Amino acid sequence: MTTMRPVTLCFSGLDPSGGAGLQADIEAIASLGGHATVVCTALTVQDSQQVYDFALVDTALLLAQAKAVLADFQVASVKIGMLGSRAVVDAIFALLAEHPHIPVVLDPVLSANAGGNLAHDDLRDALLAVLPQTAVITPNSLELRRLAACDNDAAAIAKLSASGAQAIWVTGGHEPGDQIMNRLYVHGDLALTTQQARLHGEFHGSGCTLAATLAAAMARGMTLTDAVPWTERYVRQALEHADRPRSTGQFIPNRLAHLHTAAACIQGLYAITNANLGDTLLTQVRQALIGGARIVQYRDKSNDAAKRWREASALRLLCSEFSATFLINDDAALAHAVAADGVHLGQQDGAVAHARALLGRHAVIGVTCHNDLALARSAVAAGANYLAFGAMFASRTKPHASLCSMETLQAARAEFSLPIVAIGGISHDTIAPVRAAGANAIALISELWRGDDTLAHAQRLTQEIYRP
Ligand SMILES: Cc1ncc(COP(=O)(O)OP(=O)(O)O)c(N)n1
Ligand SMILES: Cc1ncsc1CCOP(=O)(O)O
Ligand SMILES: [Mg+2]
Repeated sequence: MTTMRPVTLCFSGLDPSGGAGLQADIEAIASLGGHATVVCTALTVQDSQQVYDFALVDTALLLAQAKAVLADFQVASVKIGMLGSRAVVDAIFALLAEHPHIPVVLDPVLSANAGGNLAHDDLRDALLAVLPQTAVITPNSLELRRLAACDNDAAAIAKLSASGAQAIWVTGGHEPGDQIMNRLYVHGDLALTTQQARLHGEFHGSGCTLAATLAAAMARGMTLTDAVPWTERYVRQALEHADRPRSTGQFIPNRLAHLHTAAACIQGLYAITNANLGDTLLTQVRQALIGGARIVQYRDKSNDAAKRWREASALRLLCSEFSATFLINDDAALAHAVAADGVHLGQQDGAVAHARALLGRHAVIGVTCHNDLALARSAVAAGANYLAFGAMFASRTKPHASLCSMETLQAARAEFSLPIVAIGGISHDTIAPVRAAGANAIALISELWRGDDTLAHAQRLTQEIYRP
């Protein structure tokens, strides 16, 4: 029996900027739980601004690559991006004709978004000839009209459908207006229309990301009408988190952004700093991170604003080094000032809405719910990203904290889909019951920092948290 993830075979060019092409395919497919096998069709010279040049890979060589993969893997879908010339199209589609059961997603790459040609003149006709072998093509509206050599969309859809295209998903990002309309046509008929607000900016590799994601969906056996909204949600998130290397030029999609949502990142060992760490704060937190901590909360009750800013800024950088989530206790303004990932708010620490307005919609906001499901309901309604319950046991750090029962934790698990953090008096030996009651993350202070070897201790605690 094979345990292989769903495999997609990608034919795309290599983009050294990492925004488009093979890198887009690999990041999208892998981060969605698939496996990308990749055949490089061209080496391109481009950056986030434009395409300067390209050289096609020898056709015999790329065919040999594709044959090797097809012979060794159970390829469940094919994604085709930049092909560049008729010779490459003919060779690849002759090979794919030997595998007619594999659905092919064709992104008809003719030129780059930012300008710059990515194909020889003979490509358009060659693509028209292979449309019957595709399951779906994903042109943007400009590519649609160019591919069909028509100046209106309806005529273009009719022409490509008559040429054998079974499904055409036309994206509308190049059309004017605040709203972007995407349309799926099946056998020439409109099957689905979606609409979304336009994001500011130009994106490098959005079309590649979309086609690769659709291919990943098809590799899982999704129908087109299920796969299209699934793909749109993923691409939207990648574009919302896109960044760019300079103030002009295109944004590079962040195709791993969905792995860093609150739901995904609030799990495992949650380290909360202790003022007693003094000058060892950074070295100890580094050790906790190497030992497996995935979340760090800066908790400092002093009024020394300069020290708080200095320490929080240094911790911000340290957590980025480990891709760990960095939160500030109590103080949304400090979280904003040091660009923390979010804030933890107690019942006396200000409203979630206020923190959200300051920190933005991607910030992680956690709320203390003590032993009270009603507080948790209010936190959910206010837009919190995780719920913290405790103290689970008598706490050395906060001896007067009221206790939370295991029953409350279990009831919270049953009622809420948000991640749950357990805190208060938890030790190595009580991690298991707290996890079993439903906590996603275990927040520790005294237990984490008590020894003289934080790294080894954090490793033991992490192991216990993930023990099956
Ligand atoms: C993860 C986590 N859970 C609960 C708390 C407690 O917050 P709060 O009730 O505001 O108490 P202080 O920590 O501010 O004393 C927390 N900090 N982190
Ligand atoms: C901040 C807080 N809130 C409830 S208990 C607690 C302290 C947790 O620290 P420790 O892990 O040392 O009990
Ligand atoms: Mg607080």
